[in-house]
Amino acid sequence: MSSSTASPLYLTDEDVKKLLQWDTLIPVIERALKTVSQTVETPLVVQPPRTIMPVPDKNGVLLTMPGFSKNDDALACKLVTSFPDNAQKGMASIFGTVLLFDTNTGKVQAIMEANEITAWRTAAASAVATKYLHKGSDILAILGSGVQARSHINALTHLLKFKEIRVWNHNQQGAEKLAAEFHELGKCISVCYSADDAVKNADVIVTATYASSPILKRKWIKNGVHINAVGAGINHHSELDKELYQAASIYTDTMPAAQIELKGLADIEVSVLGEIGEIIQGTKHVPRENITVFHSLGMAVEDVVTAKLIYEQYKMKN
Ligand SMILES: NC(=O)C1=CN([C@@H]2O[C@H](COP(=O)(O)OP(=O)(O)OC[C@H]3O[C@@H](n4cnc5c(N)ncnc54)[C@H](O)[C@@H]3O)[C@@H](O)[C@H]2O)C=CC1
Ligand SMILES: O=C(O)C1=NCCCC1
Repeated sequence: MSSSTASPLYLTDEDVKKLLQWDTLIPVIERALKTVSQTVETPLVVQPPRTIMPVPDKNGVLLTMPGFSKNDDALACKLVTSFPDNAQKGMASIFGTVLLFDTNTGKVQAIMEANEITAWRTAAASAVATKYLHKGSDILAILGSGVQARSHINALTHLLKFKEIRVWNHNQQGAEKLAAEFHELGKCISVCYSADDAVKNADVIVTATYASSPILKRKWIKNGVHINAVGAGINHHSELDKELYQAASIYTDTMPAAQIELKGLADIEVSVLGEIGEIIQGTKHVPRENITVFHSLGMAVEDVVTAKLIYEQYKMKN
């Protein structure tokens, strides 16, 4: 069959999982984060603001995330839904699909389930931010026990050798289940019965929940801690308290999106200082004693470069 009539490749989450590895993904995500922040005449990354469409009466949203990366010669679009009430049905809350296009013809090359892609690329971005912003690596605290909590433990422990890993979840069973899962893999994770206990003296904290009011407070944490704030409850800034926001140096993945999705921070007189790509480039620096927050919103280009990597890996192996 000629390539103009060939059907697109279809990869399930299981297929995707077999093709992803932290060693290859993290550098690809690091380059994407850095490139987003480069100011050059011809943009190396194109990613218009994503649409976030609330689904009437359903407590769910549908996001459309198109993007292009020149360095990777990759064009893709992710469609992703977030339905937090799925937890009550025993289902995942995020479902995504990525379409990867041929950059010369616009033809769809591959359709990929994107639940694993979303889990891995988000955690890889936090791992990169942590690499640049963490000061210690004795204690990792995870707030939340869902898909992102799991992938963040995997990515962060791939990067750093923590002495202690703690998990807290608003529903204790979730935390116990996650800890048991890692226990089976030979990784020791302690379950904490309060968020306060989980984050005491922690060096790196991840918040990955649907909390609509703060689950992490300034008064519980030490100076110099690095936080990856991943969750999007009622908005993207509902997990941390006002005092923490006001004390921290906050960086995000992409400023144009932050101006929209984090605009509520202006109400508490908090500004996002810049993009993690600027820290990677070395054009911005943070004093060591500062509390740092990587405010992860999630960017199309992360999906684009991950899908391209998966496609290349698939072609190499088949
Ligand atoms: N920044 C990014 O790029 C991405 C962010 N997300 C966000 O990360 C968060 C976690 O996503 P997943 O792990 O895929 O979801 P999940 O459904 O697998 O896990 C959600 C977690 O939040 C907890 N939770 C639910 N309601 C809560 C509440 N009211 N208070 C405190 N905890 C609550 C659940 O018990 C569970 O531990 C979500 O807010 C999601 O929108 C997801 C994907 C990408
Ligand atoms: O970037 C993503 O993908 C998502 N971000 C916010 C929540 C839904 C998925």
